[in-house]
Amino acid sequence: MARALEPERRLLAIYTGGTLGMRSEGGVLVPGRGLAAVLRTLPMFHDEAHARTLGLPEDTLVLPPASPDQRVIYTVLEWQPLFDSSDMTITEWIQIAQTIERHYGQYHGFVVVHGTDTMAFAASVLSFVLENLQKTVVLTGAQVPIHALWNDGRENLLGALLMAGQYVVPEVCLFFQNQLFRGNRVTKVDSRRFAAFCSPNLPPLAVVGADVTRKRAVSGQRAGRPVRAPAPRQGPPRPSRPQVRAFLQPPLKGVVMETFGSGNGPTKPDLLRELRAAAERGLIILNCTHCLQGTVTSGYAAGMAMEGAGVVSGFDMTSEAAMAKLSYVLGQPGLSLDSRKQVHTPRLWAQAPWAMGMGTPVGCVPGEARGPRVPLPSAQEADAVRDAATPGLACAAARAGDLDARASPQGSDLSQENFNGQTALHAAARGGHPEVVAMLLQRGLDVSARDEDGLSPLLLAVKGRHQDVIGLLRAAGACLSPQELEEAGTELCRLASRADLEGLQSWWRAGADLGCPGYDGRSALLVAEAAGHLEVVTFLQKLQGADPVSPLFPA
Ligand SMILES: NC(=O)C[C@H](N)C(=O)O
Repeated sequence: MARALEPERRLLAIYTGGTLGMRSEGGVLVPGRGLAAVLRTLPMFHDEAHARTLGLPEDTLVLPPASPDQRVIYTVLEWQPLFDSSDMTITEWIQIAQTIERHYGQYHGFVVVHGTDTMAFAASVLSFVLENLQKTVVLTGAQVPIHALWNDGRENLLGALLMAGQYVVPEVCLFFQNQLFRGNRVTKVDSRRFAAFCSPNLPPLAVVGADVTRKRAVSGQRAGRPVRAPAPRQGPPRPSRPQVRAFLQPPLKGVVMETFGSGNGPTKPDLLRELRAAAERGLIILNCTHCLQGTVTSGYAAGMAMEGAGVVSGFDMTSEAAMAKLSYVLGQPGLSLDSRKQVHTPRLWAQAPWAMGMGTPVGCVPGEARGPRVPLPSAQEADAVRDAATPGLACAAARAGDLDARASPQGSDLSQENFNGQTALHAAARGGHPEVVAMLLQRGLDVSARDEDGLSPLLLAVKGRHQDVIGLLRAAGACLSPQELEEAGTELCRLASRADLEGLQSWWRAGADLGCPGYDGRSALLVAEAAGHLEVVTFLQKLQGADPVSPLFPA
């Protein structure tokens, strides 16, 4: 891995989709167009004055100088259509390779913006099909869209551009959370945390801190030959509709399906039709993430498609536990199909602690009408199971608004954290359930607790625009941190430019200073005036004179 010496380095950034550029539509994330236009507005990604002196075209941006003697200029090539990567197959990955082959002579290096769900597959495929590669190819993406206030997209993309721009690493790499990995050694291990990737059997090639620490020498392939991206000899490896249909036939009664990231899968209508038909026939299909950590959620359109096809969420169960639980449930005589499906949902956690996998007695044969009798756990075992399962389940129930004082007796410790460091209060705040939030505050849960990503219940309520919850948390003493207050300016400006009154009111109610400037020094009021949003100007002026603690302020 050597330092690149050219004073001007040209990169091609191929934007294929993924969370980095996604936007929320109807409450779920879908790929968003216009990445170059977004980057153009962020000074860390574009030096407008220098671009003007160079006369760069619309799709080409230039980074501010990272070192006095070198500039990185990059052209954004946006795919049509853009993908949630759980919908990508080897066909699309070969197309990326062919794009690199086509433009190989014009650029010093390549950055591929890709969804994280299948990025490890993409990086592996590219590393094998791109023969004679002598230039740097870096894949990157994000767990949270670049448009969000608190996101990993900006850091990951900037890091990938700097890696490909400043270094010659003649292989396919993946850059995530300040680490440059060899592409065919990584796997996605977490569906939520920013540190989503791990390279279990090979240390990173480089680690970025104040300095770039190069950990490994990279030899590259044989020089002197033109790069090649051969066309695939075989079709996509995804199962075809007849294969899926044949697999889902009786006597099969239950299936544990491992999906990508937070429970996402391909949205091909014919595949979803087969899943729905099987679910309607009575087959229980349980959705578990293939990641080591994280849960199945309905945050993405690709995940909602699974849910719509009748696939039951396995939430945070391991595939092993899901297998065992499914076997156990299918072996119980006299349970209706609905009850069998329901024991997989967090709602029944208080009544049926055995139902959540951990400690589940196994020994039943899937599909048996009458399974062997299994001894029920002793009171001590049941307590141990309940204690182990409580944090995850309480969070799931609180998020769904299903946690009430009756279902969570005084003995159960609701302040325990789940795998991500969140308490039930985080979950209820995120889900926007004031009655659950009030109950948890009464039970003494810490209003200022931060999860592993540094998020507080208040910030989650602000993101979800849950005005009542924000009011309750503020009344209980919750505050935005000094850093959140400082960074709120940029978010307020973004909301003002979109005339998003609800979003502005959420930040104001949480204690943000509406006059706080954004990254370019302008306040939300100036942005609203410049955009001609008169209703926003009036709204902001009205808010500035009002008391955020008053619950009566009209929306
Ligand atoms: N974080 C992400 O990018 C996940 C998204 N579902 C994707 O892979 O496209």
